[in-house]
Parts: sequence; C-alpha cells; structure tokens
Amino acid sequence: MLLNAAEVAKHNTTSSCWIVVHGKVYDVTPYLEQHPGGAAILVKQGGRDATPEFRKVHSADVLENLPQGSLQGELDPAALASLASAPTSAPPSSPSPGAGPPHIAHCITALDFEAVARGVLSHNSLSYVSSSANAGLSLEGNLSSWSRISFRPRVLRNVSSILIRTEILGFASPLPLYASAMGQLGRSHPGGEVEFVRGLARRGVHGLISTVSTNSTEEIAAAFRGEQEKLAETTSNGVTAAFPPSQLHFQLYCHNDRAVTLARIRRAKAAGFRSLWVTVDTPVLGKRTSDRRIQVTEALELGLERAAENAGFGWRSHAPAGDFQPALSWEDLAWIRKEWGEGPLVLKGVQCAEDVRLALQHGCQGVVLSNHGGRQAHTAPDALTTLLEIRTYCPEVLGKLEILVDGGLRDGSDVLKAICLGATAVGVGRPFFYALAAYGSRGIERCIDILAEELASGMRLIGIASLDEAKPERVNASRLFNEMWRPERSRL
Ligand code: HEM
Ligand SMILES: Cc1cc2nc3c(=O)[nH]c(=O)nc-3n(C[C@H](O)[C@H](O)[C@H](O)COP(=O)(O)O)c2cc1C
Repeated sequence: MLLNAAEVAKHNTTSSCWIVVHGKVYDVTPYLEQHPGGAAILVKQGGRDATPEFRKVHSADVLENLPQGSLQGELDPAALASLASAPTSAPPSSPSPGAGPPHIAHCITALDFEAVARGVLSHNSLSYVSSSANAGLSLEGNLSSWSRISFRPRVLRNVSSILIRTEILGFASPLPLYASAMGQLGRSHPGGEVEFVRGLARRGVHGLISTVSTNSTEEIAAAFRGEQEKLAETTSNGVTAAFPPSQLHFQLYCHNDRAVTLARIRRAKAAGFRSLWVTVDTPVLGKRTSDRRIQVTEALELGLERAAENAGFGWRSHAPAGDFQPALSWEDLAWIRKEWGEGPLVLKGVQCAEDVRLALQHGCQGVVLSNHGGRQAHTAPDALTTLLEIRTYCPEVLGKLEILVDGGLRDGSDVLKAICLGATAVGVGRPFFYALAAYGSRGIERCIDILAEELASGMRLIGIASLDEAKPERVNASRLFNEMWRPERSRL
C-alpha cells in the first residue's frame, strides 16, 4: 500500500508510533518497550523518515527483529522530504562556527583525533565510543597499564635499517598492529565501515569487522576489495606497492538462535573474510553507564517514566533481545569450528591463563587478550597483565597459539612492549573511531602513519633492528608483575 505524508505524520506518539526506514513505513508501537536502544529514540522519530538516524546505528538486517505485521506499506517517494528525520541529539558543536575540523596535519599523536572528534560527534555518539563499564575502572586500568612497563634500551646497535613487517594469523602485515572491531561505525562517519576499510586497505593494515556493523558484511568486503584493486592499478603504473594487501577478519557475536549465528558465519565466509574471531567476553552487555544516562534523559523528556526507570538498569538485562548468548560454552566451539571450516578461529576477550590453555586444547589458532576496551567486566585485567600471567603459568602455549592483545594503546612505541612479552600484534579501537569521525578514511591513514612512525622510531631508540629482537629483556615489567594474580598469594 502507498501511504502519504499526512497519514504517516499523524502517528507520532507512544500510543501510535510509525517510522519510515528506507522508504517503508513501520508501526513500531508494539516494539517500543522492547527496543534495546530505548523507546524514546523511536518516539522522537515517530511520524518521520528515520532513515538517516537509523543508518548511523543499524544495518537493514535489524528490521527482521520487528514483530510480524509491523510493515504498513511504502511511503509515497514524493513525500519523503516533508518527513525529515529528527536528530537524536544536539547538533555537533564546532570549535568556531563554520570553521570545521582543524587541518589534519595538527594530528601528531593518536590522542589528537579524540580532541577533534569531540567537536564533530553528536553527544550520543561520543558517549557510545568513549563510554566504559560501570565506574570506568577497567578502561582506566587499560590506559595506565602501558605506562607501567618501561623499556630497557640498548645502545650502539646499528639501527640504520629496521624490519617491522610481520604476519598475523599467517597473513602478511606491514606492522604488528590491526584495527579492532567496533560496532556501529555509522555513528562515527556517514560512510560507516565502508569508509573505514578504505583507509585500512590504503595502508595495508588488517581490520576486524564487527557483527553489529552499520554496513552489510558484503558491502564492507566489496569496498575493501575495490580499494585494493584501485591500489593495484596504481602500482602497476610504475609505483611499487609499499606493502602486500591486507585482510579483513570477522568478529562474531553468537546470537541465542543458532540459525542467526550460522547465517552470520556463512555470510562472512562467502564474503571472503579470512578468519573468525568469536567474542567471548560478552555473555551479556556490560553496564554502559553513560549510554544509560542518555536513555533515561530522553525517556523522561518524553514523559516515559517507566521506560526511564528501566533504562537505568539497561534494557537488555530486563528483556534479553537474543543479541548475545549467555549460554555459550566451550562445547559450542566445535560447532562453530565445523561451520566456519578452513581458516583460523580466534577467541576475543580471553582474560586469564587457564582460558588460554583451554583455547589451545579446543583447536583455536589465536586468542585476543582483551577486556573489550573496558566496556564489559568491572575491574577486568588489562591485556598486558594477562600476558604476564600466561608467561608465568602456561608458557607452553607461546608459539603454539597467536597471542593478540588490545585495550588502551595510544602510542605506537608501546606495541613493542607487547611484542617483547610474546604477543603477535596489538589491536587498536577508539583512536580509529575518532580519526574516522574527524577526517574519514584519511584520518584512518594518518592515525596508522602516526602509530607506525612511533613504532619504528621506538625500535631504533631501544636498539632493535627487527621484531625478532623484541625479547622480554628489553622491558622492565616489574611493576605490573608485582600486581599479577598469584595463586599462592590469593589463597586467603
Ligand atoms: C525500527 C526498527 C528498529 C529495530 C528493529 C531496532 C532494533 C535494535 C536492536 C536489535 C538493537 C540492539 C543492538 C543491535 O542489534 O544493533 C538496537 C539498538 C539500538 N538502536 Fe535500534 N532498532 C530500530 C530503529 C532504531 C532507530 C530509528 C534508531 C535511531 C534513531 C535506533 C537506535 C538504536 C540505538 C542508539 C541502539 C543502542 C545501541 C547500543 O548501545 O549498542 N534504532 N536496535
Ligand atoms: C565504540 C566501540 C565499539 C566496539 N564494538 C565491539 C564489537 O562490536 N565487538 C567486539 O568484539 N568488540 C568491540 N569493541 C571492543 C574493541 O574491539 C576493542 O577490544 C577495544 O576497543 C580496544 O580498546 P581501545 O578502544 O582502548 O583501543 C568496541 C569498542 C568500542 C570502543
């Protein structure tokens, strides 16, 4: 049925809320209380074209969550403009009106992108990326952990030429660093993951793509390949490629319906993703305090008192939407491995030595020591401390399993600390979200260049010419080591 603007516009209240997404009109009234993003955000879009706001957060797949019968019909295309979407929060504030972000050359450290992004991102998107779990202690721990290991430089070692290339899961990488999974990159930049992977492809850096991306799995893979092909054309015109092509890997959240999980795995495989990284630190969503504050405020503004009170406790804990799978256990890995088939399987979010040993026993090729950027468990261990725990209590896994680490890395030289302690590579999250928000894919390239230059000069300054020389002796990890879990001390 073709609906006109006047008819749709009438349905803008909690008792009848219609929204338009991609030209189709949905009655979301029965879904308001179930929407994991809160009822208020939908009511604000009531009677309007929600497409621009929807695209920042969701891929079209999410519409399958709506109850049967939600689709009311199509909107008359001529009516679209008159139903413009409502912004989810105050418009972005710029440093000075009309000035836009400062020249990208001002970004000299990875942290500089955050300062620029603060002037570009909406309040809600800034909360999404910067927020952490509970009172923020896990994030603080991640950020400070890198400074609690210092280098032990050697001098007079001839570091005129250095070798920084490596392999991640058997695939060539220009440096021991990759972009970690971040959901909803549409909140960072209108081009979302597509814009993100273009920057990665241009620098030959590997990327881990989130299950909850705003672009479809296929669109992301196609954009990445397209950029690589453009690059290959340029290089065949006489310019030598500075690095071999990089790869995309798929981050899997297991849904509580196996059929949904299976479809995710199959699509990633068919789209050419090279390895599957199952996130295991998220049986439920962590307490994202600042996101909850926003939902509470928005609900109260609309007089939705019950929704506001619930939002303070996190919707998912009250109405599990099936997005995550709290029942997931080690036994499920055999099934995931079978469905994924050939190609590396990695567990992302491992946080103690016992589980690294189990990952090896269950046939995984890698683990990511990670606490999800401090967004899941309260006072979770930082990756470096877990790495020390592995060196102490199960050193036999080193060399049999790739150990990747992430959380809080903001300086490229720090990558060396993880490599010295036995890691293969370090994942980076938030700095790339901010760089993308501030400058699109050029920001991604610049952020990589900054981290790579810090890493290369760091190698020279501590007197190593290749990553093979990055050994435990080059770091003093005593301070972190002192705080590491020890069974003999913990027996109370
Ligand atoms: C009408 C159809 C919609 C459906 C079926 C839907 C469904 C969902 C689902 C299943 C989630 C959980 C996370 C995920 O799977 O991505 C979610 C989260 C969310 N949604 Fe929607 N949504 C819809 C529309 C919208 C619109 C129009 C907006 C914005 C204006 C929006 C904003 C959000 C936000 C902010 C979150 C929270 C994300 C987070 O904190 O992780 N949604 N939605
Ligand atoms: C905005 C944001 C979204 C994220 N989304 C996901 C996700 O969808 N899946 C996942 O496994 N990890 C996700 N993470 C965690 C990152 O993959 C990574 O573990 C973490 O960000 C590393 O810490 P850093 O941001 O301090 O570099 C997200 C992190 C952020 C900041």
